[in-house]
Amino acid sequence: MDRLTAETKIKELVKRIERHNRLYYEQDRPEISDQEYDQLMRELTELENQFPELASPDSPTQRVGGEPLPFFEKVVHKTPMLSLGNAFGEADIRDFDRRVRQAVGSQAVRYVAELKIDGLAVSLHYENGMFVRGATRGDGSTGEDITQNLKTIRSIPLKLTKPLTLEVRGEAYMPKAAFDKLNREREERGEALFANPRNSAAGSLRQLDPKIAASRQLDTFIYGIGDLQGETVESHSEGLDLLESLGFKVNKERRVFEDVEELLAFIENWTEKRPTLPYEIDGMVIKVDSYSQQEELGFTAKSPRWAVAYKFPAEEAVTVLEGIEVS
Ligand SMILES: NC(=O)c1c(N)nc(OC2CCCC2)nc1O[C@@H]1CCC[C@@H]1O
Repeated sequence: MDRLTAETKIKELVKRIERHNRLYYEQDRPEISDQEYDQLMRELTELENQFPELASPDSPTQRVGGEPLPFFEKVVHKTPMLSLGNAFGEADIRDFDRRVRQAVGSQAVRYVAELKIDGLAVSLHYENGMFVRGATRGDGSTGEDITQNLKTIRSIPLKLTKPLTLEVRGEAYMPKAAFDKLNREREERGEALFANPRNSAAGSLRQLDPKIAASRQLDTFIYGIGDLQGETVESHSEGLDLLESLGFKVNKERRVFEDVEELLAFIENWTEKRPTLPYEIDGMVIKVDSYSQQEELGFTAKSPRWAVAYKFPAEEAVTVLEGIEVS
């Protein structure tokens, strides 16, 4: 086959495969069988192997994972990935609110409240809109390069809607249904079970063989900007809207509050509704919305003074001894 024909065939295959991906992953209504889909992917892979210069970095074949790595390279984050101070109850939230208002004086304060996703923190680096590198949080300054594994997560865009250079942070997680399915399969194979979705997401992403991550139905929620070139945003909520418009998956349950009473009611509401979510959360993250106020507030040694993690009370630990429930 000549190059020109191959180029046309590759473009046509990519369009067909991306359409079937949307039908399968976003609308849950596939039109072709897995075998037919695999055949399309085999054809595209063969053409890309024959004409490597025609294989684009955001090709659907990037999602299946290549050869296992001997080890993970280290990555120094452009800006440190911070941890969060904790709040364990209403009084702690009111203290946080008081400290913020003291620091910013008479200015109005807006908070963004987000679900605190219980997964593995990751940093994603894009150059001119293309996904080039992804890493674990590590110690906050240096993480491990797990780009090959992150490319297999379909909610991570390989190409943004705009050719921006930026670094974003988010949580990679395993949905509860995927976790239950994985443990059922491991039990049938007599393998050790994962303790919780967080451990299974972390375990999956720290495999040297990307085909393992590709098989684990991982997902992401992006929650912050580490570095942004070529665009300016004035607040965290505006930043999240920009991230969503660029193609990232941003959690929809975020809300902006000006009144701490309404914020507390929102936290109370999610404390109760938590079991209804299809993914695990271990609390809420409350952030001052205005970037200029974040700057005024600054950081302690390891976490921002403009954000706090509200931790849900530990769920009732119930042990069942021979069928008698004791808690
Ligand atoms: N797990 C989360 O859902 C989450 C979130 N929604 N938002 C942030 O904001 C960062 C940026 C400012 C300091 C922490 N961090 C989150 O998780 C982090 C990862 C590492 C420590 C926290 O758990």
